[in-house]
Amino acid sequence: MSAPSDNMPIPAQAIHSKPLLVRHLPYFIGAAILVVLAANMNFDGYVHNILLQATTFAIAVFGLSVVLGLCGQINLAQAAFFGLGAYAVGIGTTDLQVSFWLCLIGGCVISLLAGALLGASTLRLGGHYLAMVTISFQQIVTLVMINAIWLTHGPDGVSNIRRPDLFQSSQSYLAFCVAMLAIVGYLVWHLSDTKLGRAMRAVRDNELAAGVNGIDVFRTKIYAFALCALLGGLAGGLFAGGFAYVSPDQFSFAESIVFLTMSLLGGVASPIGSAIGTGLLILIPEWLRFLKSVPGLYLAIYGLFVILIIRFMPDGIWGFVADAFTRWRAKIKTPPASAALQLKPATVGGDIVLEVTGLSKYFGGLKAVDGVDIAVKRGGVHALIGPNGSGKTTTLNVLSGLYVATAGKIVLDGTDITHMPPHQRTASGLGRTFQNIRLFRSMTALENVEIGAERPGNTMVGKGDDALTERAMEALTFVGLGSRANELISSFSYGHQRLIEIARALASNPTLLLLDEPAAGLNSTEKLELHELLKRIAAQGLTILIIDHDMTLVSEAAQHITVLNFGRRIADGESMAVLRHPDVVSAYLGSE
Ligand SMILES: Nc1ncnc2c1ncn2[C@@H]1O[C@H](COP(=O)(O)OP(=O)(O)OP(=O)(O)O)[C@@H](O)[C@H]1O
Repeated sequence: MSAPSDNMPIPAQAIHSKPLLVRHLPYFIGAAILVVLAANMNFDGYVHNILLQATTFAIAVFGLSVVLGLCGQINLAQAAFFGLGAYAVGIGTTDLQVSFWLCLIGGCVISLLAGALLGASTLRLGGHYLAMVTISFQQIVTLVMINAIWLTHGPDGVSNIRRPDLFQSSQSYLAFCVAMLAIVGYLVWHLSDTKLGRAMRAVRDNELAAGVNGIDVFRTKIYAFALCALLGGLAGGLFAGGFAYVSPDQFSFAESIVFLTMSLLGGVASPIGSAIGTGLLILIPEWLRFLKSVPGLYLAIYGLFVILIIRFMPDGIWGFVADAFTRWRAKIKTPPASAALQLKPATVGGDIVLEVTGLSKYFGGLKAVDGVDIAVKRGGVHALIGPNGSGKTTTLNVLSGLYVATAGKIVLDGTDITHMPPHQRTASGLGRTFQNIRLFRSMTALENVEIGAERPGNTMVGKGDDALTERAMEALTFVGLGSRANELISSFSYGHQRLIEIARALASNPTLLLLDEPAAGLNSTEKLELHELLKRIAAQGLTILIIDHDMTLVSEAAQHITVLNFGRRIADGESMAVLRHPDVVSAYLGSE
């Protein structure tokens, strides 16, 4: 766990010195060239249709890149949202004679609302329940398309769908769709670097850690779901205008699976991957057309191709490339320099930072925590100890809001946080680490710590991404890992991962830091270094509540100790006196 040597760093302000649009100029130039090509090249009808399909499908797949790639939530109903947008344009421009633009916007709004409502009612479920609900939604939408003949024209579908006057020719309409693809692609690509995008990635990697780092997990999921549905609706509307005909079979469950395969194949975490996957799945059948004379061969080769890619590139084609690029960049890119970390814990309340009274947590008949009182003094290190299973971690989980207290009251710096969800407790000034390290594994060390720095109410961070990066770099340098800021979490040893978790909590400038067994799994040298780190943190006046089994660490670091046994408090007071207390000795050694 020794600190790596710092190589010549560059000032943090230099990293994002150019405005965003200037930095991304090559993208816009490339996109403009594609739009001009689409507008001017004379494709035959067949090629034109393939390009139009790929362009509109890719926008729908970008939606999956947001919900599944960024936020980790499954959506097996993207074809339904695609269909809602398509039918809005179809019915609107034919039966209702409304302008294409209004219909397109209407379709987006309908999809967005449907996505938000579906998300709000189901996203607390997660996992396979969420998958089942989205499948049901998909089936319902398909059934409505087929059976609500008065509205949708049933299985016959809607024909003669109009395009906007501005893009009447198929050439100009394709160019318009390519432009939309470029704009949406840029927004989705850039989303992962925004506050919302970082929150989504954190939720995807570790919901519990996201919550205790100040992220409203449920709301973040709903945003992701609604955004995905919106892009589905937009794509569907463009599709309907392009092909002038829609029918229920174009928006079936099978199409949702095609969208999902496209995103997984190309790499769901990035819109580039989505575009690659969409292009490949539309083009491969065309490339393999010559095999169609041999029955079954075409499908076998097509299936084998998909299986091989998923088997050898589980993160998709672009995921594979991006991972290699991140590792290479971590080697060559010098992390920015940083100032010394300042901790300025809030001092709203009095001498007692954390006041816990009568705290209980029962799991059925098991009283894991039973009427515990704890008073943590400002500016000190307070240890919570006890034999295995005595209720220490459960106490910390109740304090940070991961478990709802059965009874009792928790006051943090004068604020009653007993009934707050985890992210609000974090916003109130609670920071924590976990017994089993909970880092965001797909991110670099710096990105992990930036999430901590982004805590609502963190007065130590200025405005903008540069300020966030600076604060995160300060915290990483404080724990000795500044020079490895750009490396992925998987390249760090267990001990270093613990330090990154501590850095993430410190970057948030908490009022109270909860450390759950920080020495677990560390060797003796690493434990000594951890002890030094705790001293440096405490020296800045940050209050710490620590759980650990290492009595040397506890007795040296903590001034005050509370001891639990079978969920009850058996001793509390000045460290040395508590460790000599006969009840504590017998709890640890067993009575004769
Ligand atoms: N989610 C849960 N559901 C049911 N029982 C639980 C749950 N979490 C903890 N327990 C039980 O509560 C009791 C206290 O567990 P806890 O993990 O808080 O103890 P601990 O003091 O932190 O132990 P250790 O030092 O081994 O980590 C144990 O009997 C444990 O099995």
